[in-house]
Amino acid sequence: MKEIPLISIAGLRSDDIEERRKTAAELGRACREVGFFYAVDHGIPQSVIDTAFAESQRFFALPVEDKQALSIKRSPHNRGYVAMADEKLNPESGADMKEAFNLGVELPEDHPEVVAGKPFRGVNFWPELAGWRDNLLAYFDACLDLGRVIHRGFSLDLGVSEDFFAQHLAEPVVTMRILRYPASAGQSDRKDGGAGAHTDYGNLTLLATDKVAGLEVLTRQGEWIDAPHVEGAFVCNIGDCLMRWSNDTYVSTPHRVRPPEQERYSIAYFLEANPDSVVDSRDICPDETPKYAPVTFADYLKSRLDATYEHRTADNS
Ligand SMILES: O=C(O)CCC(=O)C(=O)O
Ligand SMILES: [Fe+2]
Repeated sequence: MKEIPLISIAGLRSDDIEERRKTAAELGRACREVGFFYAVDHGIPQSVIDTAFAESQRFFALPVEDKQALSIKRSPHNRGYVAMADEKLNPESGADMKEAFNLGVELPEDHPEVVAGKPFRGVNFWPELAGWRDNLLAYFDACLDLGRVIHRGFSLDLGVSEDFFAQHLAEPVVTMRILRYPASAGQSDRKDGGAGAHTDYGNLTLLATDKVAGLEVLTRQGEWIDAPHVEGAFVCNIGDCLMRWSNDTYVSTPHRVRPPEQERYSIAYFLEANPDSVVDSRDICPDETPKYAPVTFADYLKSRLDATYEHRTADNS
């Protein structure tokens, strides 16, 4: 398989187990052979997606001081605004020419886990834009449902009980990022100038793109190919956590974003796992020698984020 396959997700919502198995097998093949697939017939109304993009534009158009007031540097929980060039998805490469805003699961300030300072259980930061929070949360919730459905497909394909991941996604860590890449107008020749080549950290990424090209995916044959915008589809890929959990049955795939010709917006939804879930490949592949030590999801994610952001380890004041 050299291209990114298009998979109709509707089969996973069918009452007919054979339909679900058929779709699961398509997903499994994509996750083994490419690590990426386009999800169509996903059930999320286009209006919810369009509204999220419109709200994203509204946010990034704010004065930089307003965005910096919500800086991720003020959040121990990976929420808030990441300014232009403040992130290196590939630490060996230069800074990413993009800005981002991260949201997680919405919890009240007095939630016991927030009060206790549990990792990744913080509050979200919200800009003062009327309607913004509700519109973003509508998109967030729709993606959570879709991500859980796709995990049922992974379970069927991997030969564990169909609800294996349900327990691990009951109170998951989620990172949803709205992203903006400025137009490069041919000024940068770095092929990974928008986002350095990387694999994603979690289980599953659902990416919505606008029509501007930029995303590239490294095939197993070592060739960078375009992952163009497909109308009505999410670009999906599996992350390193699912690779580890499945003892490398599924393989995460490097990807990067080249500096776009025109300003480009995308929304990445990283569905991860409950912070306390133990990622242990023996639960999925009991007959194989584990390639990785079991780890809680929170410890695993912390180690990955510390390597990405200087502010997390340099000075926590
Ligand atoms: O914006 C994109 O197209 C991809 C972003 C991405 O790969 C990421 O944020 O992990
Ligand atoms: Fe990514």
